[in-house]
Amino acid sequence: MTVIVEDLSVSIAGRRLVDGVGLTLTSGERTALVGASGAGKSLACAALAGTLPPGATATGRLTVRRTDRPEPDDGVNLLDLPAARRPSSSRIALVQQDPSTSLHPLETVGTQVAAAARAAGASRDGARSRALELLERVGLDADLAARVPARLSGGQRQRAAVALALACEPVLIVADEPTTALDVVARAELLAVLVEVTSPWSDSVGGADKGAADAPALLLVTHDLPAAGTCERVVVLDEGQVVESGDSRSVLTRPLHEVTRAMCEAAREESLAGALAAIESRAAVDDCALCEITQGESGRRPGYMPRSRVLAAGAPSSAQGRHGE
Ligand SMILES: Nc1ncnc2c1ncn2[C@@H]1O[C@H](COP(=O)(O)OP(=O)(O)OP(=O)(O)O)[C@@H](O)[C@H]1O
Repeated sequence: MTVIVEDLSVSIAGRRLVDGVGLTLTSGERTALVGASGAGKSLACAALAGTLPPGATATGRLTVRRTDRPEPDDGVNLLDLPAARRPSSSRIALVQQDPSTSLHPLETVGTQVAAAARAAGASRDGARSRALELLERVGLDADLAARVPARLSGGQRQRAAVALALACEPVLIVADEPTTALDVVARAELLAVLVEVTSPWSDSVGGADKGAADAPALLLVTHDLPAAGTCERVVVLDEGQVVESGDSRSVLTRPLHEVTRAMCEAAREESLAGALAAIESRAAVDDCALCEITQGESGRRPGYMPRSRVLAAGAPSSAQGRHGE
């Protein structure tokens, strides 16, 4: 299953803010969309998810192609349809920076995920067990499923938003800066969850009868280059246009375009500044665990590894603790 974006442009008030973007997003593969602030990443995401603001118009083509089990709606240009009118076989789920945009504040997350599973076709009982299965999959047990979002930590809320996205059985998850508001450990946990649920060896993302090929594709929008490194591919956007793309290892280690080079340089400087700050404050810190996102060797599952007693930029100090504790 492949989601194909061709010549995507978004204009507002006569200004072309996304300009001729092309992407090929394949089931079970992850693509990072990076670029400076204002490059057009969020507008591109909103166009893909069918949630553009009033006054914005999108042109180009957004289609789903399945070679194994074609659906009657394959080939329909989804850009012409807002999210609510898109065919159920071609849903694109959006996970945003602020999970409160997708989670209802007064309902338990279990109820909300079950409602999404029900809307995707599950029976009442099936939806309830599907919700628990999905929430467990993102690391939230039955006790947490019975809580309203305000009684979860930021990282747990964001993982609930991922479970909600999965419940609608999407072909593509678009995650727009999902880790920005999280501490370093919650960020690592969320990235590991996103990697797991979009890996081709994921079991039954779309239900017990579906196979590995049905893992959704992931488009991860991020400023965070280590997070981009959890994806197989990186696409760099500048002033609405794709200026560089390729496998993440080569784009991030041998950037060609000046924008990519500047981002890589800034990330290096950030790490250095963080490391220097860490050295200065080390005396005040007795213990701190940091998780490092790792990309698996070919054929191996990517994930995150705990690196105990390491302090780096943004790592929580023992005095602060981490979110949810
Ligand atoms: N509703 C809107 N009305 C007018 N202009 C908009 C609107 N939304 C975004 N823009 C403009 O479109 C351009 C791209 O915005 P967008 O939010 O897509 O950037 P971005 O790459 O996601 O930035 P950031 O990383 O800061 O979120 C910016 O110049 C922004 O000011």
